[in-house]
Amino acid sequence: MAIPELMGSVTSSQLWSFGALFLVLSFIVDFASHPQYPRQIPVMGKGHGILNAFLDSFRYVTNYVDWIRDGYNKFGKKGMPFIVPAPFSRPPEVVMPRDQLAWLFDQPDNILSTYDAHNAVLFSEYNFLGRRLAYDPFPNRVIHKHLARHLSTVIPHVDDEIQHAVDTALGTDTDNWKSIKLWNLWLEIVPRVTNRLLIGPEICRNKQFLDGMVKFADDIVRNGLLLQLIPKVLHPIFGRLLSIFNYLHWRSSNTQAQPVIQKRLDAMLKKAAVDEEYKDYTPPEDFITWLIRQALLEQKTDELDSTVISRRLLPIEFAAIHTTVLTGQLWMQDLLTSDPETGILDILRAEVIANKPSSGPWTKAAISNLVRLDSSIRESQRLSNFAATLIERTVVAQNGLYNPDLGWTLPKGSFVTVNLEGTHHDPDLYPNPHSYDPLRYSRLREAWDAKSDEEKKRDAAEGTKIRGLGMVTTSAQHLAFGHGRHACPGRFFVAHELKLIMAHILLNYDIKLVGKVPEKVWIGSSIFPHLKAEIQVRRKKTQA
Ligand code: HEM
Repeated sequence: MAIPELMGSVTSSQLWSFGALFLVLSFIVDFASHPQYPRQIPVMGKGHGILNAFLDSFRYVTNYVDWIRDGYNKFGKKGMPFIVPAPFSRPPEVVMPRDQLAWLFDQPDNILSTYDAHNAVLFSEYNFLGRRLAYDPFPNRVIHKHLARHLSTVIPHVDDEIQHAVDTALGTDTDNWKSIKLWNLWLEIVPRVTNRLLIGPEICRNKQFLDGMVKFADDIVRNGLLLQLIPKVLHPIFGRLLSIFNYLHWRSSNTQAQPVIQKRLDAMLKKAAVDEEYKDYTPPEDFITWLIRQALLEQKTDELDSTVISRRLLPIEFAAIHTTVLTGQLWMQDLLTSDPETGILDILRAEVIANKPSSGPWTKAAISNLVRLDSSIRESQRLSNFAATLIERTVVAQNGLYNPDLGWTLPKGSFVTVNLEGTHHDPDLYPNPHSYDPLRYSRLREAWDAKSDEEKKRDAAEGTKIRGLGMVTTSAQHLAFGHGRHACPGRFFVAHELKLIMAHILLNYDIKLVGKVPEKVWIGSSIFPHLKAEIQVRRKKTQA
């Protein structure tokens, strides 16, 4: 029978039935391909079995954070891991207890892989436009190697960008209050400032470039949500279809970025080839330069291509933009909903005034004195975490991963994560864990600083603990930037960026919240940002 005739003989109800059968079979294949976890690890949700896993894969969207909280109290606090269900196309995750984190973060990448886990949860093969670049973590390595080292050089430029970005977003009207949604405010500032670090001043204010990059980051979030609900066998079709948007957004940005990247690449290659004309050329310190420098150093000739460089921006834009926007928004919300009696904004403003350089831009040293501002961010990251678990690892060792303390082996393909939500709100670790205490850490730091040298010498162990209370210090109790050797390498930049943004706002604007901040809404493991929370600002007639 010819195909048109064959199609004509199939009724629509038969088509629906085939479709449904295909879906069910695909889900069964997914379930069968998941690693089998040791039976003694308790499971949250409805429990073991394919039907329960199927139901829980839908409940994941609304119940994940409750499973994480309950599991922490029932098992995590007693030193036991537990399993949280995942959408059907992904294996469930094993949530490790705090006293196993040192063991966890000690595992080498060829046994417990960070990159493979990130690639799986981010569907990198589709979202980052092809397997080859997505599966080589070169840009992460470049950020690890170069960012912290060049911060002092970068900060004055970042400060310049922040002043411009904040003034553009908030305006200069000293008579009238301006209303602005908090989300929009941070989304106007952060991509610009981030791209001053990544690609420099020629392009970081270019609207088409920025729009493309922000939309690209949005595409990743949306595609991730959809793909994890679709059976794996269909990913090659849906992944490719969905990533058409990613491609278009990257292309739109790339048309703007190409001339800048090409010019930088040509100049750096000529300098490397000892071209007389370029002997005095010094490239600006930004991510594009670091990519080229590192590629030259490692003789990675395939990385010395302007299109490849432009694509290398993508994972870093994704890692940097929404994380910082969410952190900034939640921090500002926490500050503005604090009891006005505490006078927290005045306290922070006074600290900024006391430490602002009398002339010229902010320096790294001056920013390091803003311990109260630092504490207020760290406390917000503790209380108002935007993810219940933010760290993913997957077992890649053929023979699995043996845990000597607990006596079981996680098979290859297992997913492991840590309990950020439970840890950050544990009353045994943080008194009044559900209240925002912006000076929680700076009180301790300042009390320590006030001690005599003699006292400090006597209590050296306490000193080590206190020094670990700055916002960039990660620990098994504070996981906002992850922990261990894959902890966020961007955090050194973010710490300066957020402080400078707030310093500029506190010095130059009056600011108040409009109405109430809505309750947190969770979708799976992350919050859905409050798009409606609103503030009013008015430029001060003279700087504070
Ligand atoms: C407030 C903002 C940010 C937050 C909360 C944040 C959070 C995190 C976390 C939790 C991880 C570890 C994930 C894991 O272990 O599975 C991570 C990794 C990473 N972050 Fe950030 N991040 C932020 C901003 C940035 C920025 C601005 C950059 C770059 C300029 C950046 C670049 C990276 C990179 C490259 C990695 C991967 C590191 C590796 O795998 O070795 N992040 N981030």
